[in-house]
Amino acid sequence: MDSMVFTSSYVTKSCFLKSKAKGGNVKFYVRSSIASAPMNLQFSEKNNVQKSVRIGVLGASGYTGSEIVRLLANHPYFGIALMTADRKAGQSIASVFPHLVTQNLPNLVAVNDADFSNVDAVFCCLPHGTTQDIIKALPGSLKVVDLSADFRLRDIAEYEEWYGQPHRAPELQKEAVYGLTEILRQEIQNARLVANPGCYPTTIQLPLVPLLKANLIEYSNIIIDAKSGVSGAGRGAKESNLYTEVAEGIHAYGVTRHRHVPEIEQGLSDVAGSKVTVSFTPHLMPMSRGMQSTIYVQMASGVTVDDLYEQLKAFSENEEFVFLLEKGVVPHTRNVRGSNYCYMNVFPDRISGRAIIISVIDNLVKGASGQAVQNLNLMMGYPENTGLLYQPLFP
Ligand SMILES: NC(=O)C1=CN([C@@H]2O[C@H](COP(=O)(O)OP(=O)(O)OC[C@H]3O[C@@H](n4cnc5c(N)ncnc54)[C@H](OP(=O)(O)O)[C@@H]3O)[C@@H](O)[C@H]2O)C=CC1
Ligand SMILES: CC(=O)N[C@@H](CCC(=O)OP(=O)(O)O)C(=O)O
Repeated sequence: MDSMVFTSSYVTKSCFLKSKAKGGNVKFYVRSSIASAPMNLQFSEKNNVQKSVRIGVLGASGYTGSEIVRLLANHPYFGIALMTADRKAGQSIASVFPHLVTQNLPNLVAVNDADFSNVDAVFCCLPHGTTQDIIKALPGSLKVVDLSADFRLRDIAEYEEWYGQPHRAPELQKEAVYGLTEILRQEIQNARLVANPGCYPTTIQLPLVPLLKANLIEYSNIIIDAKSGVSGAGRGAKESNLYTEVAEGIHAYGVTRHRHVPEIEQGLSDVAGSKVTVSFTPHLMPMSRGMQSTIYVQMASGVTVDDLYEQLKAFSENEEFVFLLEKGVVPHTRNVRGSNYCYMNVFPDRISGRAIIISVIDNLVKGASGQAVQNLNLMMGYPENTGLLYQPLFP
């Protein structure tokens, strides 16, 4: 096979563990078609970087789009060839986001004026609803990671009920693969269209799926108290996101009717083998980034908190981006800020038979753009951690 060997900089947590288990060295290979893709797409005069996969970022003037741009600055293969905006079309990205001035990037264009002939893959960072029509009109040869909720729910009627609008691309929905990387890795590798998960569903499914799979917790008694930074609501101006509405206080929203409920229940039901119904209440916190889910579960008969801990340990040891903290250590959102990591832990509840799980991510990275890059890495045949080994920013 015409292949490429990745050297020590890619040998990190999971491959180190796998290598140790096998007692051997680790080599990663990429598909020859990718290794020989056209070069010279994003070219920086300052650091002389040339990249081989041509990326379009649709919605680059928003929070998740600009986060993709930030992350790709250190990606060795994904170079940005196209960036779109709506109100900000025609502007330079550095005028919209001065923190991105360091990169040599094309100007923002309207989607309708975009030329996709020089693009291999797109990240679609657009509002729900808008996305369906735009993805439908893209050339079928493009790989797509969609960060919106438009293709996450398999049941179209459920989408229409929770999102309050007709689905205009049900045929594409059938093709879409749900992009919770750690759980659906094989399917994602072979996908053309990936529906990146919502941020709350990511924090919730990462600990619960391995526990439900192992029948360690009851599927009928799950209570989730979740908290998000304000960037989760996007950059668009809304009265409810004004400083005066979010500073110096917290509040719940979407009580009993948040649109992530069906997404969470779909993922958990798939592994539980029965219809899971959850109590889920999100809260808005006076912080820009970060997300925490505190999850109360009933353990199966005879199961202890140590059993849950061991199961999560086994799961996380094989995962690059999931860490179970030492027993008793409480995960904080500020521990994962700016990184693609999910940190979690499990604690005994004072009520016998119950346990409390705490899971944290950066909503813009593992909850959105980082997970999207992780998925496209797999779809393009690269190691899943490529360009994503940013360490958390603390304090
Ligand atoms: N923020 C988060 O933490 C997460 C968000 N998501 C999802 O990702 C998607 C993007 O979110 P986010 O980046 O926060 O949103 P923003 O509101 O910050 O950005 C939206 C982007 O879409 C563009 N846009 C808006 N309307 C249109 C339109 N009609 N046609 C073409 N482009 C349009 C905007 O352009 P302009 O600014 O120029 O008008 C902007 O670039 C959403 O579906 C969101 O739900 C998913 C996970 C987490
Ligand atoms: C704070 C805030 O408003 N958060 C958003 C969730 C953002 C997210 O991850 O989800 P989507 O991709 O489904 O938009 C909300 O509650 O709707």
